[in-house]
Amino acid sequence: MKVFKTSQIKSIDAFTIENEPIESIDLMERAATAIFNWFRSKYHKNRRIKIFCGPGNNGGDGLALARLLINSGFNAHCYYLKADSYSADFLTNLDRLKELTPELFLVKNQSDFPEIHTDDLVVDALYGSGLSRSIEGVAAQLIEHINSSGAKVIAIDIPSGLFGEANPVPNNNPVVKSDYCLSLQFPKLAFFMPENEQFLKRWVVLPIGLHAEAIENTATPYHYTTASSIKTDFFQLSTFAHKGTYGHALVIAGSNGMMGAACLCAKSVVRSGAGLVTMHIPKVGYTIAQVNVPEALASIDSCETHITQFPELDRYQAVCVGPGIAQSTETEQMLVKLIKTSRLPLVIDADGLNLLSRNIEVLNNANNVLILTPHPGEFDRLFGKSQCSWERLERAREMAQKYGVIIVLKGAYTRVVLPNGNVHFNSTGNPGMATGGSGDVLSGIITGLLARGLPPADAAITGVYIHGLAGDLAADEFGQIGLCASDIVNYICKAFQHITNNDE
Ligand SMILES: NC(=O)C1=CN([C@@H]2O[C@H](COP(=O)(O)OP(=O)(O)OC[C@H]3O[C@@H](n4cnc5c(N)ncnc54)[C@H](OP(=O)(O)O)[C@@H]3O)[C@@H](O)[C@H]2O)[C@H](O)CC1
Ligand SMILES: [K+]
Repeated sequence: MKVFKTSQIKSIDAFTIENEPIESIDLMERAATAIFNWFRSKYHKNRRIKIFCGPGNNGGDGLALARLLINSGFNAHCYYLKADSYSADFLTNLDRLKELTPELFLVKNQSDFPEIHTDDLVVDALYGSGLSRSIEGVAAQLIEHINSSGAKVIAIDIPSGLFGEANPVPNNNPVVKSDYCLSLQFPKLAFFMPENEQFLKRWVVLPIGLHAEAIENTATPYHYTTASSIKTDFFQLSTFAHKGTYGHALVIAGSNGMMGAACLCAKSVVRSGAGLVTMHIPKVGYTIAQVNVPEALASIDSCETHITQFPELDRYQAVCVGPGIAQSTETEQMLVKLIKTSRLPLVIDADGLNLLSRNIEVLNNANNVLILTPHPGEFDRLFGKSQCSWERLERAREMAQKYGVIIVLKGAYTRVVLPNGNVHFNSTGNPGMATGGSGDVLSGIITGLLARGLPPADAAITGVYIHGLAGDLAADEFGQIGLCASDIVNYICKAFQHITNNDE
């Protein structure tokens, strides 16, 4: 799914009105109906609902919703801000609502604020994508009143006060803290930034039928990976497959005391359907690897405790380097040589990234697409400190283009940033996956997909999706608290089954 800036959504909106064609007031009615249907499916009619409307079309959505709710017997009351001017569709909906109910309140100052009970439902329709500056005055006081009420808050389109893209960090502006945000047609980029979690606990996208041609023709670097984005044809297995059909991956991983990372990574390669996997490990890891990953072949380094060399690369289709390799100088030299020599797709993770940060310019000597899988701390070590996640994302886009690499920036909504500057936010995964070893599993999955022959960009996007889905399926079984990396490994197969079954 494409994700647009709010200015682009406005243009898509205008194109829809002109070319569907549909009157703008009818498009608003469509949005309000989608919101109403969501309410109807979730809440009982007895629930007291207080709807707060601003002067623009976001407020217009709120007025139209109030009419639909009241018409269906819901206990809804509407409050609207005094303003110098109102949008045309706001005024039309104000008239329509006035015909239905006298219970419509103008809010001029604080004394007009209604009491909000903790069991009320509050609808925030103050400001939407037309927010042009920080909110002040009575509207700011109203936001404070809503936020301190303890009631459940449902924001229409975007929590009022939050900008669609970049926001100040820390954000000391008045912003509604919502429990749900009902986002029209597309998520907003701000939803993917961890700093904004306090303003929207959950969000859902409600389609409102904006014009497909406008969506298709409006360029954006931002995308959201959902089940329908995953290309599943690739995963149909051949009846005549043998272990050579689905590639051979090399995992260069482990050191004294960190063989677990190597094993989790190699196991995940196996679980991702690669035909063969070889683990290149220091001598100390030989028995550990053979016992824990019996499916893997072993290539033993001449060094007892850490990795100093890598084997001939001719037999492999993909390489992963980094999990548990520690940070000795010899390992660093091995990594630099590997990047300069290898013509294979190469995944670099964990300590591999820390070693790379001391040799960043070697990226200019790479012969094939590299996939780097940093968490924000590793990313900052590689490419410099960012003040906030929006800045970090834009820097990742810049660096991916500069060095021609794929950057998998890990966290909630893991971002896969491609060498052309495109970003794919991931939709799967849960906080239970923030646990040691989870990253080793991810690098293993991506490596497995590369070995099977998936092109690097698809391997990164699909690998991140599968990793999150395996974590979600594991959490369905065990819960999120205490989830461990091995649980994720054990659900990789199920995750593949899930995406391929969806296609039938
Ligand atoms: N395409 C869609 O998805 C649809 C969206 N709809 C809804 O429309 C809003 C966007 O409506 P818009 O009228 O453009 O914008 P707002 O409702 O957010 O508000 C604009 C008015 O508010 C004033 N404003 C802006 N910021 C502030 C502020 N900080 N303090 C006070 N006033 C402010 C602004 O005044 P300006 O001086 O900036 O011009 C406007 O008067 C979208 O979010 C959806 O909810 C449609 O209903 C359906 C299609
Ligand atoms: K809003």
